[in-house]
Amino acid sequence: MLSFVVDAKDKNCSARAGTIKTTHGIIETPIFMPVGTVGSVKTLTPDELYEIGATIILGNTYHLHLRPGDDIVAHFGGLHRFMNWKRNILTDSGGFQVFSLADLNKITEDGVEFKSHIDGSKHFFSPEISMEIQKKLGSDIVMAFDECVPYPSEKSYVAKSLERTTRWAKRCKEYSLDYHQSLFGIVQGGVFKDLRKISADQLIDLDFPGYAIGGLSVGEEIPLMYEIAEYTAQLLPEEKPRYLMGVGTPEDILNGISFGIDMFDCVMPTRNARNALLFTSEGRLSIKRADLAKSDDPIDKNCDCYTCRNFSRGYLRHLYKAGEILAMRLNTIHNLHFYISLVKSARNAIINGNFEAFKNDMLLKLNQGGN
Ligand SMILES: CO[C@@H]1O[C@H](CNc2nc3cc4c(=O)[nH]c(N)nc4cc3[nH]2)[C@H]2OC(C)(C)O[C@@H]12
Ligand SMILES: [Zn+2]
Repeated sequence: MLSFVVDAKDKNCSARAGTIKTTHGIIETPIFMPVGTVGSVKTLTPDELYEIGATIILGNTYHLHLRPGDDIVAHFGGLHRFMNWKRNILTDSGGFQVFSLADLNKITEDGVEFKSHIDGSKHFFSPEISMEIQKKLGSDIVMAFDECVPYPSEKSYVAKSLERTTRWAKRCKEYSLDYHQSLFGIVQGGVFKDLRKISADQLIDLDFPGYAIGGLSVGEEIPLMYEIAEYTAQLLPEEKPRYLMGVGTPEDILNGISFGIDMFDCVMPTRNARNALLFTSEGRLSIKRADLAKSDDPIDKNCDCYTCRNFSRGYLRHLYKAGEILAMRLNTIHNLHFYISLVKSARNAIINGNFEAFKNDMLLKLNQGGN
């Protein structure tokens, strides 16, 4: 079972610092969760993730069900044992992936028929099946099975879909999960504030230990994502964790924290690292730039990650150009360390009462081209 306390609140905005406790340890919020879709945060070992300070990672019901199969993971005693990860795991419910990756057959009240994006085999997910898979995976935080409506969608469809997502959330809650696990409801409602209010109120009535804001970071314009994320976050209980799914850039996360959001996940730091796009305290850096060939500087002189303490930009550029796997590993260590340090610094700023100044200073630095 999960507990959450708010440790400090900012006076000028909704930012707060909190502590989540589960049977796999403490999570200090605001937190960034590295994405480990199929049971691995791409290119890194668990020890490297501990070293950069990761306290919770993401796994995915859809992907692990298709490969290697949740029965195989259960055979090894669950995902923690299977991947030898001793801290927290949050698993997404498969809802989003079925709609974004699989060949969708049909959605009914009972659930969703789909074809695997790997081999075209037919599968069926229902709220109960998603809960059973996440129970077998043994994750600490389980997400309700929902429909993430695409953007843009007709308001009439979004309204009908959120009602079904609430009925699915109720079915998830009625399913008997392992007592180590906690189930989060996922607010839908597209980009319509009145529908977001309906969805949030219905899920609050079902009383979950935490709430996610779904249906965003699906192609909508950033200002619209901010408007809906901020509005929805304020609808959710102050004493429960709030998780904005799939977000985002460092700027998105700083703004999300100011809206009162506690948890974030995004493929960006890991995916960009593999494409030589690095985040630094002086803006973004493409490490493949020719002018870096003889640079003896670290990626970021203000960073104390393993990569920045040991390797030059010139060497990292060479590794990338040579197609060395080490390039992806060292870049990933840096980008994830950057994200995790950013939210840790945000937490400290909230506790010290200077989050607004911290945020504004970081937003300026993140967007300068000084590399
Ligand atoms: C910037 O990264 C791209 O954008 C997607 C992240 N955006 C996102 N929004 C989400 C919404 C939901 C939801 O409503 N419900 C459930 N259960 N899970 C969700 C997961 C989500 N992730 C990444 O997903 C792809 C791979 C399509 O591109 C990435
Ligand atoms: Zn670094």
